[in-house]
Amino acid sequence: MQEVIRVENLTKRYKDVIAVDNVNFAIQKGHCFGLLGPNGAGKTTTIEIMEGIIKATKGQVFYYGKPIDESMSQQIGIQFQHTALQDFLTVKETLNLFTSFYQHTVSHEKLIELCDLREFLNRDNRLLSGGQRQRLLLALALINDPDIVFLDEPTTGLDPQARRNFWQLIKNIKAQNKTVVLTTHYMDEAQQLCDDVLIMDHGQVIARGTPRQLLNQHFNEVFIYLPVEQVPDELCQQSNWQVNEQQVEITTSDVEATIALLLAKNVSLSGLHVKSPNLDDLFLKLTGHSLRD
Ligand SMILES: Nc1ncnc2c1ncn2[C@@H]1O[C@H](COP(=O)(O)OP(=O)(O)OP(=O)(O)O)[C@@H](O)[C@H]1O
Repeated sequence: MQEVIRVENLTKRYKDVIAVDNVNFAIQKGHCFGLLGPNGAGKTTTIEIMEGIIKATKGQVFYYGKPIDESMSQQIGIQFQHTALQDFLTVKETLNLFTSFYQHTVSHEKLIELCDLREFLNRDNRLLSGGQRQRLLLALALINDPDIVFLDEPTTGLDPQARRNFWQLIKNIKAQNKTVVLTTHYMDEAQQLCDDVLIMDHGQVIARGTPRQLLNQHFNEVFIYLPVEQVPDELCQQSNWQVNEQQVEITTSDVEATIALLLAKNVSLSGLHVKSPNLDDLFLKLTGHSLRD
């Protein structure tokens, strides 16, 4: 597998804040690479250094083995924030405008198809819904046919249906053998899309691997949930039983033994459900606080 990007000893310091603290990783061609972490973890700073937008205090980024330089801007795709969209221009006119910025571009027809823009091509940018705007911004990031696309929190603020639609677009882009670098604080998004993830907190890498590897490495338990009113207090005293709002959460590596205990104590199993740990649970385990704190 070919390495597209290598980040070595990356550090970014702002006066009294170390936004990125000696971070190292590599990204393989065709992968969706997820930079995950809570607000202020250092994701945007890392991605902006990789895009060549800001300079590192220390360390280097290599693109196909060479240190990044200005020529890279013609070869990569960056999904900008919606403030990059000009008022009073239609979607079609916006595509024309951005096409003029690059030497090599893909056909609009292909972009319209890939990003599903046809139904609002003649609409003013100001009238687009959140999901439509993100689709247009994605098309603009692909206009120069980049082989690596950077998406910084692309689905923040979208409703669940628009998020899912956007995920499908990212899968379509990956199917074209493009590499996607994605920052997100939605762990379900990372689990759906990413081949490889790097979890950051306070500027440092706290975990790195495929979502499956990370979960296998850190958990051999599942969670069992039961409505709290069904469970006698004496059972809730055990260390791996926790009362959260209306539910009792039992962390166990032996589902059968736990169910047998519940049945032996005549606890009703109605409403019981079992959940495997996800990346949110991993983050909580690694840092002691949840992602949305
Ligand atoms: N220009 C700047 N000047 C000073 N401090 C900054 C600057 N940019 C970022 N920081 C600080 O660096 C740290 C990392 O910020 P960064 O935006 O990279 O985090 P993030 O993980 O992308 O967070 P979010 O999800 O909120 O965008 C934060 O403490 C932030 O306040």
